Amino acid sequence: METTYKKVLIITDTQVAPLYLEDVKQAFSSQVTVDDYVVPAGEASKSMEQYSRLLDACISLQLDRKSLIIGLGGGMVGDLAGFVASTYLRGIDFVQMPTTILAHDSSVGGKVAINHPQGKNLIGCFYNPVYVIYDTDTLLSLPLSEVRSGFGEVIKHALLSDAEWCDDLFQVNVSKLSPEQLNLYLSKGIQVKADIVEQDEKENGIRRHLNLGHTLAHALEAELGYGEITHGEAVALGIWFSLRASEKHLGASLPTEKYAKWLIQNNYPIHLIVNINKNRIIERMKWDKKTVESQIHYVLLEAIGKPAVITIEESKLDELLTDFLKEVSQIDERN
Ligand SMILES: O=C(O)C(=O)C[C@@H](O)[C@H](O)[C@H](O)COP(=O)(O)O
Repeated sequence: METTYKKVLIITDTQVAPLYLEDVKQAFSSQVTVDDYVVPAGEASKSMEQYSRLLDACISLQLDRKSLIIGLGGGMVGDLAGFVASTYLRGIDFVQMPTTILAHDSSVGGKVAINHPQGKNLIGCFYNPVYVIYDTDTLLSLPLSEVRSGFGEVIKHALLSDAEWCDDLFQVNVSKLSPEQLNLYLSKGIQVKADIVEQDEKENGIRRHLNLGHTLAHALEAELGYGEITHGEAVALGIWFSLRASEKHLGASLPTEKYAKWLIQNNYPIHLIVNINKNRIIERMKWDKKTVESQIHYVLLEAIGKPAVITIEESKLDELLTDFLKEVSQIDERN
């Protein structure tokens, strides 16, 4: 990379650092001072404490407005590093180097954030990286839970756009993906996301569709404890609920049974939601960023490729969630 940056801080995590940190450092000429900061892997690092330590590091390294921050890793690292870059000195340049499937989603569109115990991504902003460097060879080193996680967002992009693609994805065994298949799905997903973000960068309208499955997912992540379920696995479960809710609330005709079968065949952790406290989940859902004047706005599907943001009364949500959790626990018992 040709650059005028004199100082670079690479932010990465304990899982990614042993694999790729040295390679990235070696890519810079000796004219550039390159430092690194390694945070513990896992969503729990997207915290106020870690953010504050990173700002201390920026200050002690005397990064200035001509310095660069690189986020090397998955969605957690990208969100955290991006949020540091967006606020330090009111914003310095930032490059994302994603190493996960999930990051095909999180590195597009400029959302950066940290979590609050009350809810996911509650402290954040829109801040675009100057580059995204996505080397898909890094995906070959992913553990299966991360592949499942990334696929939660791939399926979301398919449901938002294309019934044929959904049918194709429902045949996929995530443990046996070829690099060609993966590259194809990622470029399709990036295209869906980029098309939406280009029309509505600041999420005043159709960008809210990209939150399909996320209202429940974010509540689950906060309720179970950040890192106890991967983001994309939570999204995959959240999508299941959105499909059922779309059928019951909108009368939509959707491939919910096929989807649920696919989740089970691919070992998505449905057991994690069997004994979840429904009332606390609903309380957490109210902290969703789509909530306006205490009204929960939910992304549902009228059909595949036809999302809509619908206001759902709390009593209705309670009913839908009760039925859904009953269905999940019956399926979990049978498996
Ligand atoms: O980019 C968006 O917009 C999305 O909603 C994509 C989500 O997949 C992504 O996880 C996003 O970070 C969640 O956004 P949030 O605003 O609900 O925190």
